[in-house]
Amino acid sequence: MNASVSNLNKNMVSKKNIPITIISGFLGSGKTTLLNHILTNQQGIKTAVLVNEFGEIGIDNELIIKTEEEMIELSNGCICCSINGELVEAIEKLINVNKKLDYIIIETTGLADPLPVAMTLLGSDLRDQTRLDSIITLIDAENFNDVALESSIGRSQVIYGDILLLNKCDLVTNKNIEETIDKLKEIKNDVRILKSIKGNIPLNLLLSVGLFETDLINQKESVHDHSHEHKHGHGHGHGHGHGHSEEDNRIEDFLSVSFQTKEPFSLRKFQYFLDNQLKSDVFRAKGILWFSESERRHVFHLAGKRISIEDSEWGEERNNQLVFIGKELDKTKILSQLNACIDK
Ligand SMILES: Nc1nc2c(ncn2[C@@H]2O[C@H](COP(=O)(O)OP(=O)(O)OP(=O)(O)O)[C@@H](O)[C@H]2O)c(=O)[nH]1
Repeated sequence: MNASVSNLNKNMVSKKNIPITIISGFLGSGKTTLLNHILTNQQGIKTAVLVNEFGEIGIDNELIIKTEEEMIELSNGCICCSINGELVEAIEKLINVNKKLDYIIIETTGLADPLPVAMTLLGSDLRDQTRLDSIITLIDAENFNDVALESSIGRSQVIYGDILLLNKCDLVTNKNIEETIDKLKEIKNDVRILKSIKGNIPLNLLLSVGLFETDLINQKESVHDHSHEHKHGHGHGHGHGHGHSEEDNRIEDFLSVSFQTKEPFSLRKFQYFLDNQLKSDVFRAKGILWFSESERRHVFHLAGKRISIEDSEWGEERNNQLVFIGKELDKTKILSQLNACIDK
């Protein structure tokens, strides 16, 4: 980050209340990638990060770059309905313990509606100490299709995003980009859209932009309730239910399946799993992989149809951790197929 951007940010966060940015966006759209971009470039600004994930095991704490910044994982529930109390408590604690805190970033799950998160912040005592700066919604330019659009959460993320970051522009043509922008404008007419590759955007366009308008919240709230009544007719809590069942890790029609083992996989067997057994109904997967043939730690991502495996160094402990998210997943079958990948 250049000096002027850094100064600009510093000046803008010197206001009394600590700014909060909510990073939203559908499964695999690039939220963690953007967060890493921010943490790498946000020099001199003391930032705390809160991360919420869908799935029994949290992979993101393994994927977010290690910095001196405080990172809190909000687990055991969905940030937009069941654990909003935990969110408020965590932020209060952060502010009380760290008097020098400049900025707070919340990364929601890909299946969270950002509005109830905003409402939670504004409806609590945090109102006096914090300021909701903006909701940034990542859009996956390659995978912004019917799956995201059919889900009311995907639409809410677009509607309530103060900035839409059209990400993964390297994977599509200019024509595709224009088509996606048209679709987004159909959902939200006067929207601010930025294009990016790997979330790489100057930070002064994203942070301390003061785009969230608290005065509009009542208006937004009534629009939101209205749409939910029509789609589900079953709001809960603040009236923001989204078909969520924690017992079986299901949100709307999406189910998550988590797997972990302290034994290494056979590379050949895992390759067979990817080529022949992994079903197209898996919309998103991510994990840390350990193969007996390799000394490296492999980070695995599947977003839409695209698979990537990158390698890095192991820390102290080696293991395999994977999360699969999709509609109509056969949990028993996936777990048994993954068990069969273990090198025995
Ligand atoms: N080619 C390309 N890949 C990207 C870009 N942004 C992110 N990715 C890749 O997309 C995959 C998903 O990115 P994440 O940042 O983990 O997405 P996320 O939104 O945090 O995912 P969830 O929290 O699981 O919903 C990873 O393999 C990233 O490296 C981009 O602009 N271009």
